[in-house]
Amino acid sequence: MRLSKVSFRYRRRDPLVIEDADAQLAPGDVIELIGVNGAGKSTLLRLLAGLARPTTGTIADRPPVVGFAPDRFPAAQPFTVTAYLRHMSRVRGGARWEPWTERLNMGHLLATPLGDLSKGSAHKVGLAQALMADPGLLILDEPFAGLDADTREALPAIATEVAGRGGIVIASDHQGGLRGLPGLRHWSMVDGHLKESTVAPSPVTPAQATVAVTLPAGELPRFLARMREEGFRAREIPPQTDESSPQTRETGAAVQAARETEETA
Ligand SMILES: Nc1ncnc2c1ncn2[C@@H]1O[C@H](COP(=O)(O)OP(=O)(O)OP(=O)(O)O)[C@@H](O)[C@H]1O
Repeated sequence: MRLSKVSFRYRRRDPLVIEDADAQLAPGDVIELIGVNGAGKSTLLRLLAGLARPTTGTIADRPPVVGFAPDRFPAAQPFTVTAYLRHMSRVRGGARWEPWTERLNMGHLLATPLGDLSKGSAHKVGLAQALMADPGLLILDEPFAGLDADTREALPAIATEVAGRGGIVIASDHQGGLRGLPGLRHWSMVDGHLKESTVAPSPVTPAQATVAVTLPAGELPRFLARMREEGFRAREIPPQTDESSPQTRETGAAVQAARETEETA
């Protein structure tokens, strides 16, 4: 697959989001794409997937089967997970989705309406639909964001398998989740320009923020579980000893509003 002088703007007279991108992708490549927020990573991935057309330039020899897992899975659809995956399977000529729901630990989610899924769970549905048809080009937009630890650990192996049977895998990933894969290619978007480096650049660490949430103590386990499932670092703050403080009757929880990478508090 080849990108030749690909440029893209969303609207006439808008500035170019991507400018003169040139690249070659070969069967078996696994590529990580990094860049600061707004650098154009998602836009480039959508162009690679064929979901948007270059304003100028060309993309040639795209593999016929493309699997695309967007960063925000469109969950506002009136289906359960099973109904949605069955539908996608029919669209994809009867592709088998069951092995993927098993591998991605989704058994408990199958009867859940898409709209009721947490972000991390919705993300898994996006991954399952992208993987089910054995894509020759697998595109993952921030695949590690919000995923539970088991699935995060499974993803590099899945990428290796897709590449091992001749597929191309490209993932935008500021967490360095694919680091360690032999032969990993490193792309970065910088000011609209696509660059490739032979050594791994430092992962982009987003600014961190910490918030305190006060809630009835009985709801704490569910709240913490949900926050962790979504990939945030969350922990209980012991109640203050000051008798007059409302926190003596309720429980404070701190949520670090940054996706966790390796630790679960
Ligand atoms: N649908 C759209 N219409 C107009 N401008 C858009 C649209 N989508 C993205 N942009 C703009 O294009 C630029 C690149 O956005 P893009 O989402 O590709 O960046 P990104 O690197 O994926 O960012 P992030 O890491 O925050 O997801 C940004 O300035 C963004 O505001």
